[in-house]
Amino acid sequence: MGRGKQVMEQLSFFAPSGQSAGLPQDVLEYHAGFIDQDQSDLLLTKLVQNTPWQQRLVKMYDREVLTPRLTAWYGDVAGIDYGALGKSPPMEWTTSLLELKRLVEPISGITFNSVLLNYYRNGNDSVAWHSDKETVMGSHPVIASVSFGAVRSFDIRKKENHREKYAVRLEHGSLLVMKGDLQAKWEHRIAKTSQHIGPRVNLTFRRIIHSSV
Ligand SMILES: O=C(O)CCC(=O)C(=O)O
Ligand SMILES: [Fe+2]
Repeated sequence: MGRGKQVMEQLSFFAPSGQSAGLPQDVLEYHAGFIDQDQSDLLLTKLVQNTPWQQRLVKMYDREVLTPRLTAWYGDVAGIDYGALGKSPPMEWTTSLLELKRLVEPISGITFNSVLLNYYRNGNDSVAWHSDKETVMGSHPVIASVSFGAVRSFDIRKKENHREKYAVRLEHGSLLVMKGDLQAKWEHRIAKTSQHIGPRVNLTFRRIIHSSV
């Protein structure tokens, strides 16, 4: 085993290739090759270059730290009181993002009103264990996650038993639908990796629930 591989296995407890056996189908649906290779290559380049990426500050206990990745947020601007949700309004949909939204909606079974973009510049960028906010999306949201670029491991673990864990390798052009109990009962993350990998862009389409404004 090469040294790089050994280090990698210390960072992520899953094998670097292949999906975990017995992945819980009631909370995750994986579709490889959802967007074809040429289109995926094009979208990766376009999204990296044309998105006004930001590195946000988040509160960690009593400190403020920069997120270890870049983000951008797009969505419906009319009809949602973002102030009441404690958020600033998203950017207006672009043509490419609306096209992707139209593709993922039928397979997800719902209409989305926003998308969060994450840009992982290299293996050192990551997102820590979390589940996505229940308050603004309901406790059992459906989230459609499209990935372009470097393959990263999407790890999940049960909140009540961290030893119950699985991983999905999110490939270029893939779609992962998160549903059911995933946000209520599980946490997920993208771990850092010491492998020399290129950039990855991930888009999570969401439906923000809002009371009438
Ligand atoms: O990059 C990913 O695949 C996951 C991103 C994520 O969990 C999030 O934005 O909430
Ligand atoms: Fe998430």
